[in-house]
Amino acid sequence: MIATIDLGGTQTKYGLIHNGEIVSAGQCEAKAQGPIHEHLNEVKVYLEDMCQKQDLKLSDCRGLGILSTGLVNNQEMRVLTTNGKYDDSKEFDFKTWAQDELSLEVRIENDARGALLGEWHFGAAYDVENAMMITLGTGIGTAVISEGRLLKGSRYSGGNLGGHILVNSGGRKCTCGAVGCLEAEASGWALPEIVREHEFYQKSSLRDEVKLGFKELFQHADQGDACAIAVREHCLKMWGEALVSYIHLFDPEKIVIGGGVMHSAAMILASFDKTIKEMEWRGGENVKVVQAKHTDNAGILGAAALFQEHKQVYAPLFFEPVYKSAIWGGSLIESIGRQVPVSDVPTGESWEIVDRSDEQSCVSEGLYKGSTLRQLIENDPEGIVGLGHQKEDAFPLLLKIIDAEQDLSLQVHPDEESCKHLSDSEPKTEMWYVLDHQVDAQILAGIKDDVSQEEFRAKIEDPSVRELMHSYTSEKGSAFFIKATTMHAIGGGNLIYEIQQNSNTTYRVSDWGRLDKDGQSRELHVEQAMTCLEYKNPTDAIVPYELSDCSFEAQENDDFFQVRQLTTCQFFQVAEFKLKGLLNFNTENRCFHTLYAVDNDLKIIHSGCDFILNRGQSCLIPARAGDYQIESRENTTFIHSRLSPQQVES
Ligand SMILES: O=P(O)(O)OC[C@H]1O[C@@H](O)[C@@H](O)[C@@H](O)[C@@H]1O
Repeated sequence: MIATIDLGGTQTKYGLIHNGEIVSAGQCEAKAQGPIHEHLNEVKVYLEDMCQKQDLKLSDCRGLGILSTGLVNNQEMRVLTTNGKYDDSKEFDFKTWAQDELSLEVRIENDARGALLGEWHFGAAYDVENAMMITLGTGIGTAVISEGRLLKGSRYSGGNLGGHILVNSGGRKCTCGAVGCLEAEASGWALPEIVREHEFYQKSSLRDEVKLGFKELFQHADQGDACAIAVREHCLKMWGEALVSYIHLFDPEKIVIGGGVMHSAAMILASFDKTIKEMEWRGGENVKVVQAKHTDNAGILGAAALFQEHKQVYAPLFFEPVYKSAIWGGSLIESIGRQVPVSDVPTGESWEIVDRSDEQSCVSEGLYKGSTLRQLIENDPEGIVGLGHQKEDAFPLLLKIIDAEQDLSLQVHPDEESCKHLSDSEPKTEMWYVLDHQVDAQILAGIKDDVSQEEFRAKIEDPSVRELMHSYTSEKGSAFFIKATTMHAIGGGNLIYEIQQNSNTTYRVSDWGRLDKDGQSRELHVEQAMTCLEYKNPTDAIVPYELSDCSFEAQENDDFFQVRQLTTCQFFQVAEFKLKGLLNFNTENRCFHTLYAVDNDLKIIHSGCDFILNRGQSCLIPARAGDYQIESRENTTFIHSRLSPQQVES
């Protein structure tokens, strides 16, 4: 839990933030003309009350994040300029105060930077590394994140003084001493004077307003008042032109606009878009101007983010599928909305999550777009994979969709023990979940009990060898656990989700006499297969699962969920969930989770942000994601996998 205070010109906001979520928030009058310590002591009491309601002491918090107006030295935790607000705060020692009065570590930053951090970690700028924030309010605050870092500059003013760029030479006098600054031309404090000095003011309906803010200005302009329309146009022009300069200076991907004026967001954003298209050097190509997500609370969220060393990096990860051709492949996968590459040999597999030396999943969206899973793991092995994971070790699972139009080979995979006797082999226990199938599609798994080793070997080259195998008719949602060393084949007409150890070792004993388009047969590996084959694998090496294994829990209204544990082997735990409503999950910072949405889209909520997992899509929840929720309006089935507890502990 982190306590936060966002000191404003008129209102101070404060709150308790946990994992990017607001646990409690409040606000009080800022009293910015008075001494800073009196105000902080007052807010301290409110925070203590808040903590008490959470059964906490304020000193139990991880720290206190403070945002202040003016420039801030965030190394020494000092306010450098005040501009008429809490004038004594330049001399105030925030660090000692927080230590003595609250027994807390304090971190302090400028308020616009704080708001940008809030939007970057948890809001509208979440998905970019080059972002700018502009708060259009009483004053105009700006802040910049460039290549993933807050721009600070040599005197802590980098990117912070965008309210004081010159937009109108010979224009109005600013509080900073210059003339024609953006703040002097189009800010809340300057507005009353601008309006009153306007040539149409005497006939304006704005004369009836006691308070003259942007809200009133926009309202009167909407009602057709000529003075309000003219001043609004002036402000939009000044802001828009300033944006063009910011884009030229900082080259952001996203500009987030916050502040009171965003009550009229649609028309403001449209106007900015137009100005940027007209005036920016490259016509605003790839620059998005968006409204702040946390209109009221970006500051307290950002103040908490001062305690995060990195941007919230543990959001769900979505990857580009890696498609693999296979002689037995088909087009069933198109039924789940996939467009597979066109080639001579059909697509047989989509590798959904893979970290192998010859194949990598690549992040498809968000902050890490374009990074490979390997790069993410090398940067942060425990954060992505889980406790004890070493950066040189591969991601332990490989997740695939298998699109079998024809039968796959009859085959076996080695276990750890047999790998010791085989060169270049990796152990592979796997499990399958049937997503879809054609009529009478079959799964062959395990050699029948009364078949002798000799009999099996003698028939290997004959397609009738299938009669020596246990066979199961596929059903949607049926699942098969295939322990390494078990003879098996996926029959034609199956679309399967596969969770397996990260391995690519398959020993084929028969490919059913099949030839490719050049008349070639695929390589068989009978000797290796015989080295690892377990003739009499017990049936729990296969296990088709029954729906009766479900646990069921009704929730409020007609929400419900149902969970079916599909596999709990030493390598992975896989469960099928059926959900309507909201369900909480937690990685406990120990081990990643993976998700696959079977029949509908799902919403994943993490750190105050929403992510959509489309039907037929997989994602990886990093180990350090902590709490997350899955929400579904329709009754939706999804597959949830993780490592087994033994594997995390070992
Ligand atoms: O050797 P083929 O027939 O291409 O089958 C190979 C495939 O077998 C399946 O049972 C799974 O183990 C897949 O992960 C594997 O890629």
